[in-house]
Amino acid sequence: MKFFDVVSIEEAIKLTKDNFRDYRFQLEEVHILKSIDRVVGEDIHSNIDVPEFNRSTVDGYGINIIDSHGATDSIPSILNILGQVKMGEETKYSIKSGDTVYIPTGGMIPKGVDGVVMIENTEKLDQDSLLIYKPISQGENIISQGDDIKKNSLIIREGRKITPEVMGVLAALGMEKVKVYKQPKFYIISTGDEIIDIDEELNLGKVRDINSYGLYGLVKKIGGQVVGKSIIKDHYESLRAEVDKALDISDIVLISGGSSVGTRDYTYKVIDSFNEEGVFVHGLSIKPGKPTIIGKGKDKPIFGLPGHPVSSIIVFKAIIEPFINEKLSINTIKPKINAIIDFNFPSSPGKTTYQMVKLVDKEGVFFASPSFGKSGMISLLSESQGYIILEPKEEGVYKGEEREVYLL
Ligand SMILES: Nc1nc2c(c(=O)[nH]1)N[C@H]1C(S)=C(S)[C@@H](COP(=O)(O)OP(=O)(O)OC[C@H]3O[C@@H](n4cnc5c(N)ncnc54)[C@H](O)[C@@H]3O)O[C@H]1N2
Ligand code: MOO
Repeated sequence: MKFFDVVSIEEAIKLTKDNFRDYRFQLEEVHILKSIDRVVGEDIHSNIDVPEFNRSTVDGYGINIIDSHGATDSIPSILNILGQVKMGEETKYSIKSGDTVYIPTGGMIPKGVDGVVMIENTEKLDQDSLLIYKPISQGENIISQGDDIKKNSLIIREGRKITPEVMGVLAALGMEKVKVYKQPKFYIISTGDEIIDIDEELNLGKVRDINSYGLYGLVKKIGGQVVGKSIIKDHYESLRAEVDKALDISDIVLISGGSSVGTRDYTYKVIDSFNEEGVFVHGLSIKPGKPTIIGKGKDKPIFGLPGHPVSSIIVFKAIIEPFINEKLSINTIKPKINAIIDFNFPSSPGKTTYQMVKLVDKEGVFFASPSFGKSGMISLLSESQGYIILEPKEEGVYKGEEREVYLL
């Protein structure tokens, strides 16, 4: 066993990808009303045109547009009213030059109509005659068949998260159910003799379990589910038995704490006891988060995250989230903004540094100042709005520089 044979984030992501090349999440069908935030599991093509027929976008009169040319308030065009289009019914009208038909908003465009004059630009002279006061152009106030969605077009790609807007598209296509990826099942284990749960008495020396709650939130946020959560003492057999059980009922096991090289740090040994592959990463060149372990047990990923709360959350974002995104074909754009740095601060050369920042909006320009604190302090994250990623070759950030800030 090698201690902290550190690799870069990119290498760790690649090694994880390579070790889980054949690892797949299954698909399931869900009703579209239950699909919000789920991830589409296969490309969706439209089997219809939307709209399926040419429709008016206003309440008005369908005309042959040439009949409106030259029409003004003082010299209106006069047209012969044939009747009106009924909503929800196919129209049988067919007009020729000199004719018009009343069409309500959304009504079907009759044959011969190539524009719709808004009702406010017309006046009925009598039951059968209409005055038009304004010229219109070709296709004005008409949405044509397939303008919204074309039949056979690729309308939603695999990996798209279902938003309310996507739900609307699915409804437009008449899809009651949609194939989505099954939610990745996580099991979260916090380790440490000192760790107690939120409902336990906080005697001196004990530490409340922060990590499994922070990680729980992150799992939910990326679309996963937590199938188990526990606190295990620094005891090899107990931790191994818990990981063994966790691997049977989940897709991914997260262990926080015990990932360093102390005498009571059993995470490495436990992960390495599964499968032939065992541990394939021990140590990341990232700050915070160096003592990270990645391994394989029963063909499933096991991530040993550092015990310090900020480190466990940062490593989740840096390694686990991209792994899930890749497996579910999710192509997300990380929410980020540009901000002016208003304070000089150093990085840790040779490591990718995640620097937490506080943001201030000064008349539409964002300014970022570093949040200082240790990775054991959860408030370092909760009081920051984002973070800057400094590359290993950088020495720091200078006041006045413009940087991308990833939002928390
Ligand atoms: N000799 C070395 N020692 C350490 C190194 C190193 O490179 N060489 N790295 C340090 C770094 S960086 C970190 S981060 C920690 C990570 O160590 P572990 O993963 O073994 O974590 P623990 O020792 O179990 O805990 C560290 C710290 O965090 C608290 N903790 C743990 N779990 C939780 C939890 N679920 N909720 C809240 N707080 C938790 C724990 O009580 C400790 O205070 O190693 C350094 N050491
Ligand atoms: O992962 Mo550690 O938090 O760099 O202190």
